[in-house]
Amino acid sequence: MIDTATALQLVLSHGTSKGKTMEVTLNDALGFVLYDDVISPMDMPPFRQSAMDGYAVNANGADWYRLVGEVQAGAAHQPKLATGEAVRIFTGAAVPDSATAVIMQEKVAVNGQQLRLEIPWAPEMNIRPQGEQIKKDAVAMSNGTLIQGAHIGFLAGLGITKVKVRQKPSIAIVVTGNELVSPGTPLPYGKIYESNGAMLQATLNELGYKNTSIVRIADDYEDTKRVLQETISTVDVVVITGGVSVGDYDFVGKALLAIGVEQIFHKVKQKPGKPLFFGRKEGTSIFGLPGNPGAALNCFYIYVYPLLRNFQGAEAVELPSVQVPLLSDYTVNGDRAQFLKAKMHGAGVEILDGQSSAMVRAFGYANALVFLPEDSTKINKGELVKTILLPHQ
Ligand SMILES: Nc1nc2c(c(=O)[nH]1)N[C@H]1C(S)=C(S)[C@@H](COP(=O)(O)OP(=O)(O)OC[C@H]3O[C@@H](n4cnc5c(N)ncnc54)[C@H](O)[C@@H]3O)O[C@H]1N2
Ligand code: MOO
Repeated sequence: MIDTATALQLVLSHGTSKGKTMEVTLNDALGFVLYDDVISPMDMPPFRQSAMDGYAVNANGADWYRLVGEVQAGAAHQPKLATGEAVRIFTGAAVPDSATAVIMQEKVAVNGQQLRLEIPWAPEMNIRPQGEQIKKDAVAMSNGTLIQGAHIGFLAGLGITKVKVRQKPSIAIVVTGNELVSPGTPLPYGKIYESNGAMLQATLNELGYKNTSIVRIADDYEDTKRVLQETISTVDVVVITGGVSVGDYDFVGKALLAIGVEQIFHKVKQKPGKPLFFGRKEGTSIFGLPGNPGAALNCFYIYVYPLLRNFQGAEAVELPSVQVPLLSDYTVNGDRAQFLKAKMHGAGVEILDGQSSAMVRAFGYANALVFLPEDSTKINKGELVKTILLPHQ
């Protein structure tokens, strides 16, 4: 059985397919990854800009100034200030070239056209230099950036309306098992409601992957082969849940091999998610996640998520992790590496109750996964543990 690091490295080294490049409008760019560096078409700010509501002065070291006009935000005029003159100015307005400082209005006394500074002035005080944030022709945002709201705001501020990105993957979620019944219908004895499909589709949606479908297969070998073959030929990534273990009706692994999927690995020394399968066929990546919902979601975050980001050409593909002190002692059960649903608080990280791979409830309270390497035994309160940050915080 391979270890978790090897499994992830194999996923990334074999799952090298990348989305085609395309152009999207900035308004539609959320969740895409930049294909090219974006070069700034302008200085930002585009002109010397007032950072305060107050008075722009051409200072001469005196305490008194003569008020000669006003510059509103958005105004284009450039009053010429002689030494000892001042104009009323507002936050965001262009500072006249002849002004040497802006004094905030709380720090002056105004009497008719006379202005008295109540603080000493300093050159360029309260003036944002032209190009302070970014200069024209500099790289505004680099290739591989996952575009979020802040990026859209920054690029819109540079007047950019379109960006080059890579396509996102199309993804089929395949759920297997004769025991599955759709929520909303009565539940016969021995059956369970199908929940992995909805869970994975919602999680993908949350991460910006909208091009998804859910396919259902019964525990029938011929049917499993036929549906998997058809599905694999139509999407970039197939995420199967269930049927990957050793039971007599666990047909997924066998069916995948029979239809020509190259098995990269099957089984990882980890809990949850031991029976994880990963394979490739004609550019499509195929995951067989365990049917147990907690194990399926865990494997999704640790292995499927990095492959999806890699497909998009993202610079950072794994979920970020930090070293955090454990809030109470934890005794490890078994010798597999563990991913434990956890909650980070200010002072450290707490491992939650309900870690069984069949259970998904704790994921609803978790904002992190604590990773304990294989052969860990007891971890003491206060010890630093690798804590993987889930996207929802
Ligand atoms: N003899 C052994 N048995 C098992 C082993 C083993 O090594 N030897 N491994 C266990 C581990 S660990 C796991 S994890 C599971 C994985 O089994 P499968 O991936 O084959 O999944 P299923 O048996 O089909 O289902 C497991 C569990 O999950 C429920 N399930 C399945 N699909 C859904 C769905 N779409 N929505 C909700 N719940 C679902 C299913 O009813 C089962 O309860 O194997 C162990 N067995
Ligand atoms: O690997 Mo299974 O998910 O431990 O129960």
